[in-house]
Amino acid sequence: MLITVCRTEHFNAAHRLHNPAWDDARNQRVFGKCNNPNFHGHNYNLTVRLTGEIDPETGYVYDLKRLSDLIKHEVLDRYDHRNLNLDTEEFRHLNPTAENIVVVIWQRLRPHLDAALALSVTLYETDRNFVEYHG
Ligand SMILES: Nc1nc2c(c(=O)[nH]1)N=C([C@H](O)[C@H](O)COP(=O)(O)OP(=O)(O)OP(=O)(O)O)CN2
Ligand SMILES: [Zn+2]
Repeated sequence: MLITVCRTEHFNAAHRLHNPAWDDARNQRVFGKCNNPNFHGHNYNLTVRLTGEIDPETGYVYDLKRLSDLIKHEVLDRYDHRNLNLDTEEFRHLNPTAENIVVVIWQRLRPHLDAALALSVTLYETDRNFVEYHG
């Protein structure tokens, strides 16, 4: 019997969507206001889901306190109140779109979790824009 346990967190971060291989006009055409050279911010909401069997001894699929601590260490401590383009190595040369951010977060979490657990991550960039990555 497979059960999914979920933890939601949030962080605030600034970013700019930009492709350095393109000229300003093309960047503006493709990314619009998200290409603002002075950056802009989002209140990101993040849901991490782990799917697996219930451990008969603990009754847990995964301790949600441990999951909270893992997300804090791997995601919030790195990205909360940061400028993703300027303050992080990951996005110095990778456009910090919601798609790229959710993949980076998934890749940061995956090595810390037992292979028997399926991991999926949902990232809300705004109330209406969100992306999902299941690995
Ligand atoms: N495929 C993607 N498209 C867009 C991304 C993205 O990461 N992946 N990002 C953006 C902007 O960064 C930002 O999310 C746009 O915000 P906004 O247009 O203000 O969206 P809202 O939901 O807040 O506002 P609406 O009025 O509902 O559009 C753009 N595209
Ligand atoms: Zn944005």
